[in-house]
Amino acid sequence: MLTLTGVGKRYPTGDRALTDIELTLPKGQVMALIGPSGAGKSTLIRCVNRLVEPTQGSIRLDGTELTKLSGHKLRHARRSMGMIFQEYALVDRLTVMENVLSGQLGYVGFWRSFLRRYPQEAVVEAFRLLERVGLPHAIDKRADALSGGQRQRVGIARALLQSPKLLLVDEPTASLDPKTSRQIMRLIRELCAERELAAIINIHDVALAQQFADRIVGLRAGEIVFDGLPSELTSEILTTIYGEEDWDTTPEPMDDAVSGDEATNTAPINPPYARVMSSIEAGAAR
Ligand SMILES: Nc1ncnc2c1ncn2[C@@H]1O[C@H](COP(=O)(O)OP(=O)(O)OP(=O)(O)O)[C@@H](O)[C@H]1O
Repeated sequence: MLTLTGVGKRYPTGDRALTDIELTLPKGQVMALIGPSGAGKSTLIRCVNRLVEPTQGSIRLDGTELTKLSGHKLRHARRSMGMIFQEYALVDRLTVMENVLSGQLGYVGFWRSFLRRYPQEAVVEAFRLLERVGLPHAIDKRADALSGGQRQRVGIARALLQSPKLLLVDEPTASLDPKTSRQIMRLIRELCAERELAAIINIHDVALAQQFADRIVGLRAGEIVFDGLPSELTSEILTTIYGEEDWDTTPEPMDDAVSGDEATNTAPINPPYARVMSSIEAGAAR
């Protein structure tokens, strides 16, 4: 469905962000893209929808070479790629429904969307999507009256309104608490299964990636250093991706740790590496 061949990106500053990326993503597959800061995850996602211009290689979506498109054809191709952002990218002063309908911007003309005259079928579909993402009672609320998790649900509904073939998801849970993060990842996964949508999810939380993705790709310094199943992600592979670290260690309580309620409040919560390893050991439970 999506095929990247020899994709490279060098920014005008001289920074080489991607080198010789080879990837094929079949219909319906949820792929998590992990790697340290600066590894090139956002650049890769943005090369696919051409928010960033790749400097080398080919990107084909259902047979269409995306790197060669411009103008109307590029806008048309972008409709088949829904984007979900870390900071939701909603318009605060607009309602939930209006934000979702803005997913139609690539379809309806500028004046029609400016005057907010959306086709009836788009409104009906937006209702249906808001119901599906769990927000049927919030359609008239302003976006700035929503919690982070609710805002992300609106972002997901907006991306789906354009009936994409592919979801490009950039750090969808970065600002969310652990439970809401799981709910959002589960929702994305379910929607991909229901609609046979492929997804590339750029995510820092390895445990979440492991639990909710079909496949994990690890980037390091712009190169793919791991491409496999969540269950294949061992501590050696984590070291290859992120560098040396004792992935099995759970931090000891500090020497001056206090007891009782105070201790509950100050003890380290869910050390990330321990969580990664415990979820690896537990298998990819969904
Ligand atoms: N607009 C830009 N101009 C110049 N260099 C850039 C630009 N955007 C990113 N880079 C560089 O490209 C490399 C990859 O950056 P990118 O943001 O894609 O990494 P990332 O893996 O998404 O990082 P993070 O997890 O911190 O978001 C880095 O070296 C970064 O400094």
